[in-house]
Amino acid sequence: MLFRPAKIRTNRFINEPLLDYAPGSKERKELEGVLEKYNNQVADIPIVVGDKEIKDGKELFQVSPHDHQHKVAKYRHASKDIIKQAIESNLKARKEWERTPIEKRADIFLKAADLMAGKYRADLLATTMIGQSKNIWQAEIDAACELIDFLRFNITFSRLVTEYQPISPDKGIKNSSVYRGMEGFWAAVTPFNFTAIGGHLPSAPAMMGNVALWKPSDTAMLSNYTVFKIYREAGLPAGVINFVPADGPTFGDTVVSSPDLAGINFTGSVKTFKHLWKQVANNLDNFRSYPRMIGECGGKNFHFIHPSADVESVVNGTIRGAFEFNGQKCSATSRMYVPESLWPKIKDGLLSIHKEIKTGSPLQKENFVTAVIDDKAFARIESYLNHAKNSPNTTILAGGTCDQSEGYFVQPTIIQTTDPNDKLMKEEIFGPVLTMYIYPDNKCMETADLVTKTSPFALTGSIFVKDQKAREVLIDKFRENAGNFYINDKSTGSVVAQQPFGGTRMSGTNEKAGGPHYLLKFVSVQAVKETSVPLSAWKYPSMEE
Ligand SMILES: NC(=O)c1ccc[n+]([C@@H]2O[C@H](COP(=O)([O-])OP(=O)(O)OC[C@H]3O[C@@H](n4cnc5c(N)ncnc54)[C@H](O)[C@@H]3O)[C@@H](O)[C@H]2O)c1
Ligand SMILES: N[C@@H](CCC=O)C(=O)O
Repeated sequence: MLFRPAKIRTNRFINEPLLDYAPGSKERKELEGVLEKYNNQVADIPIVVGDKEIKDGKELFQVSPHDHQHKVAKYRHASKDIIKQAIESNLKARKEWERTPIEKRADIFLKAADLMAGKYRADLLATTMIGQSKNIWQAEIDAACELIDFLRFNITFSRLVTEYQPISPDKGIKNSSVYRGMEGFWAAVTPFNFTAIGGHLPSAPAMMGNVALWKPSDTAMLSNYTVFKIYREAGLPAGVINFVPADGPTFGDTVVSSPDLAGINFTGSVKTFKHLWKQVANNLDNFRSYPRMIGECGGKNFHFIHPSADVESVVNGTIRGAFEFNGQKCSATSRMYVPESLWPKIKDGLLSIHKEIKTGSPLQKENFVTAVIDDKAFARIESYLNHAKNSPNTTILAGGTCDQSEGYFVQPTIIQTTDPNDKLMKEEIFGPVLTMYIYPDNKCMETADLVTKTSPFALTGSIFVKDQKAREVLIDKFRENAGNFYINDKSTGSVVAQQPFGGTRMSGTNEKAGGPHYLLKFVSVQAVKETSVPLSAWKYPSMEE
């Protein structure tokens, strides 16, 4: 039979509940034991091609961002030759995997999700805490709950996107759609900041019958390898996903020179995505099919405060939005527009919470802000702090210092600018730096217009407003400025299946990860028409005597 509808129940899942990790709780004790294990070892991470574990090449190290003398993991970069072997291995695995019924593929990822929710939850948290410097709560949201949700809800979504069958109004003709994986292989290029995104980018195409090369980020190696091993333990056949740590440009150059590239599933910076897209465009004549490009990139996310806003929501939402995970979220709040009338109260609120925020190791429960990912991120953020210190238009209201003697620590920083077009209001900083512009209340709508034109991004944005008429006007004004738009809530914290995620303009191709439409990108539909009555005439009725 050409088409057999998938027998997957929809709506059977709920979002994975967060555990509390209260001191003395069962999960806290287990996590502490696992943290100790990883703190006392340097994991040795291989390149995995099919069933082969490869440890060739120069040894490189992932370090703890909050303690950069602490080596967390040893790994090597795959050479061009090994990347080519990985592509061959993908292509060898493809035929059988693509023809495996979708329920069977789904069962493997469901098992992986269950292993993540139970047996390996503490491992996922510990490797994300030590390797990427997330505190317990942030690691629980990312490495456990979000990844588990991606895997489980993609099962539901795979059913939704493959259930349409065409109509067959003519007797003797059966029309059907066959939902195929794509020819060739996908390259999944993943960022450091979410373990969940690392695990999602290769698994989503695989769920839909594709094969993928997973190039993890050097600074998320340990957590990402932990995820990969869980996929294999759950029954993912060798070669369906190959784990290929590599130098970015070497990886990019090698995959785009293969005629079998089916697509690139990328999350990371605009610069890298544009580079990859240009490389694909330059190689168009060499590909068997047109590679599909998915890019989820950066943002310059705003909080726009209307004079009718609830000040407490603004203050709490902004602290969370700007400083959770040190502003290293694509959705982090990094520019804010406040009316003069509310500024004294909002300023007091922000500055008094700022005094309470502690910065330090993610392993100590009191620390809300931890270390930024590496020396390059530290230098980039420091250069923005220096700009704020030296510019006549800006005043640092809180924070503004940084120190990399032990770990890459940047104090959460609040800046006020009198120039709404200052680079602090335009460029992605990807650190704990929030800049605000105070506007006269009678220039509210003009200021909103300015927000829409200030930056090339359109990822997330929030309005805080109680006045209903103003609410409608602002919703309309910001229609094109945020792929994820919030009303009276912070600009971060999207949840799988609740707020499918992605931005437009330079923020990305907006495929909406965590929603059903995302999976369509990995499907190549074959339309089949089968006729069961003999074809008895060639003339049109109009030609008959
Ligand atoms: N929109 C979203 O959903 C989303 C989510 C998370 C992060 N981000 C964005 O990601 C960025 C931070 O992540 P990052 O610092 O890891 O980004 P990055 O662009 O530096 O790296 C992303 C990945 O690309 C690889 N890479 C670098 N050069 C390459 C090349 N020439 N060819 C192939 N691969 C190459 C890196 O090794 C890494 O694995 C921020 O801009 C952030 O906003 C976006
Ligand atoms: N899902 C995340 C964004 C991921 C980007 O880094 C959020 O909405 O906070």
